[in-house]
Amino acid sequence: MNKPLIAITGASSGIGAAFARLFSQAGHPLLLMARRVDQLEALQLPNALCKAVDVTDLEALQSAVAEAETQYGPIDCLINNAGCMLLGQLDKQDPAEWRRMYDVNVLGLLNGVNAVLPAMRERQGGTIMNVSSIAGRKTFPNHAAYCGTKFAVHAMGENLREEVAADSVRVITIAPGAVETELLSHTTDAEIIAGYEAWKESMGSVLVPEDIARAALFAYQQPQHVCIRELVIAATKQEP
Ligand SMILES: NC(=O)C1=CN([C@@H]2O[C@H](COP(=O)(O)OP(=O)(O)OC[C@H]3O[C@@H](n4cnc5c(N)ncnc54)[C@H](OP(=O)(O)O)[C@@H]3O)[C@@H](O)[C@H]2O)C=CC1
Ligand SMILES: O=CCS(=O)(=O)O
Repeated sequence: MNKPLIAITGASSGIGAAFARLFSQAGHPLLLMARRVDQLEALQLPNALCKAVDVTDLEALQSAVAEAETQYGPIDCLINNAGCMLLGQLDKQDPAEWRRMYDVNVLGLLNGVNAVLPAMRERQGGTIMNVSSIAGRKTFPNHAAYCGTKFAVHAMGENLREEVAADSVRVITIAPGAVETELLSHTTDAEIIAGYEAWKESMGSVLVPEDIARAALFAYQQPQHVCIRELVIAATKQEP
């Protein structure tokens, strides 16, 4: 096997599962992580180590990375994709929902960086792709807490990119618009879900996970001296 190892968090559904399928088709061994390990295994991808990892648990992440690297060699690319979206109005929403989003979308992503970055700097190469959102560049109704997490992903990624550029480590931010996945099902407010569904229907159709995976593979496959810093990808009919 001569293609390097790719690690993906949140690979059990949606965009993460599409990353797993496409990078596998491109011949890479994979470290697939999520809490629902049965769904990782159900992808039935070759040369894929499937580990039950909650990204808020740094030790679990580090241990999965160590096991995968023993089996397949150094991780060349980590895709920090795990995330959740609990839309709500700040005066009504249960604060536990904000905490969960910040724990997973912000601290979980930092845990991923911590688990792979020292070795990438040592090796003078590697790629970290952080999945943010178009909600990390602009605001949307009922998105205040979620937007906060995704603006943080943009800010942390750009700051990190500057810090590790001299070590030839690429940091890429991927910012999708609406994509058809399980993401909306995390939201608990039925009225907000209905409004979001109506917005998607008004566009005819939104993106599918494979649209994001193709763009990510394109960015990864550039030569190491080329860093596509940010990709913002939305349905042509998405106005905001
Ligand atoms: N769909 C969309 O419209 C957009 C999505 N995004 C972003 O894309 C990313 C993927 O979301 P998407 O595919 O849409 O949604 P899904 O709900 O389909 O996927 C979310 C993934 O994150 C994983 N996950 C959630 N919490 C944790 C955790 N604590 N530890 C480990 N894994 C976790 C889930 O796995 P499990 O439950 O098995 O742990 C699942 O694999 C997210 O960061 C999201 O914010 C950005 C813009 C648009
Ligand atoms: O990240 C989610 C997509 S949207 O709600 O910001 O369009």
